[in-house]
Amino acid sequence: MTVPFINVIRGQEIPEAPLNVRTPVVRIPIWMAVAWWCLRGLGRLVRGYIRHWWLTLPLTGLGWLYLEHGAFTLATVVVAVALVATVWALSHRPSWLRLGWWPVKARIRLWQYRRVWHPAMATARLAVTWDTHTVLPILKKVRCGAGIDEVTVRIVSGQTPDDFALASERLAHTFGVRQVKVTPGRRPDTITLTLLRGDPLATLVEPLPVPFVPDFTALPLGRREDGRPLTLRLFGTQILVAGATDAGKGSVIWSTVRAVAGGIRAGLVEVWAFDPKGGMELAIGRPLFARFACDDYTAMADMLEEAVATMRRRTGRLRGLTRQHIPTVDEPLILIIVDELAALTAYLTDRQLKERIKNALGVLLSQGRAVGVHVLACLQDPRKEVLPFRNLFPTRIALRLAEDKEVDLVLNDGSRDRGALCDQIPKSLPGVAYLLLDGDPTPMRVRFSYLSDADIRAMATEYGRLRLTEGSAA
Ligand SMILES: Nc1ncnc2c1ncn2[C@@H]1O[C@H](COP(=O)(O)OP(=O)(O)OP(=O)(O)O)[C@@H](O)[C@H]1O
Repeated sequence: MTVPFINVIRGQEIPEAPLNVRTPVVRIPIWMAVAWWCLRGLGRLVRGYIRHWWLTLPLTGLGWLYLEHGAFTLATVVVAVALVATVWALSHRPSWLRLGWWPVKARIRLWQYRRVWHPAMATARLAVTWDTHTVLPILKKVRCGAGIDEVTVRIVSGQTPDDFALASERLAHTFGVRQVKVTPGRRPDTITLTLLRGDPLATLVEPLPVPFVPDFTALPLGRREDGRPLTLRLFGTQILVAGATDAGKGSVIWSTVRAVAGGIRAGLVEVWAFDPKGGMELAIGRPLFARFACDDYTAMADMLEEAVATMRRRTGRLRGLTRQHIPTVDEPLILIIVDELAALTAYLTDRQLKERIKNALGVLLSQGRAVGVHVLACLQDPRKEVLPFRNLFPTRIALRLAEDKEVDLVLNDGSRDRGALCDQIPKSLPGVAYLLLDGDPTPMRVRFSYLSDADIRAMATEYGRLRLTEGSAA
């Protein structure tokens, strides 16, 4: 049923303007209106001048130079500044970027984002309408880095960082960037939008410098997608690496060995290497390893049980004294590297041997990290039946995977929805992976540094405790 807007009585004429509203008119002289417009315009100019001081002050300086000293002096100063900037950029690029170029770029970007901020927030449905008001999140600050912009935003009351995370794809398209990541800001009412423009992971990551004494809370392993160095904490953790064939599991192993190589030479670190695929991956770095097994599964079970015995001795000694073992030459950190975990826990046909290995691994993974016995295990097939130990690995790294379902099996449940697209990593980017850093639920895309066979040989010669004599370890 339709209800008439007003009660219409047949035959009655409705006046065209039933309510006659008239705005009161106040007459002011024209000079007063012109003065008001001028004052307002001047106020805006001053505000703009102060707000964009980074542009207006240099322009004022240049203008003053031109007026006081003429065009020649102005050109000389401009050329001199350009020359100094070029020399600085060429001689020390990092400081030039940090102190010179990125702050200038951040100013320009802040201005660019401000221009489109209102429509961007409205179309991404991040503008909050309450009563008759519409309130926008406030764009506070922009910081630029290599291929990224970090935008600090004050959110509106009632909004959460998750509201922005849900709109991140819309924001990426709106701002014309590859991806937008959302993290909580320093204050509870702010968030940081990281806008990823280029891809710093598209190029190979060269081997990183070897720390003289490794910092086991931040081992340098590669590069993050925000252009920062990728560092990983080894203390207090066990590491699982999953990746399809040729995904680059080797680069995770060798980056880690390189990061602790200084400790190997000093005797603070012992690497025990297990290469069940016949030594194809790890044998090349043999002098770096205190223990090495590649064919003999009985020897592998013995080695793991020996690690358990060492672990138990340390636990007995350290109980009540400390909660974290500090590596020394007498009691080094033991890093057990397994190139293919499934070969030990799933594919092995000798059931008795398999049980021994599984039991020893279970004990090491659950109790070893506090007493300096750590495991870095690689896996090709992350299906559940192959991976009974997943939850014993606090740090999990997912390289390229064959199927989308495998992502949540390796990382936490829901990781793929939060952006860990491991199944979409192209084959042309080996060594690219996703991992969860420092308890942040948003997966970080990273690339591990790549060591060629020559790099590994050189590292083994320089840092290995076993010296190579005519090709074999002595
Ligand atoms: N971080 C990296 N950067 C660039 N190239 C890499 C990187 N890691 C590996 N590669 C290239 O990819 C190839 C395969 O790498 P790798 O052998 O480490 O893979 P994998 O996952 O161990 O494979 P598999 O499961 O067969 O042992 C290497 O030959 C190397 O050329």
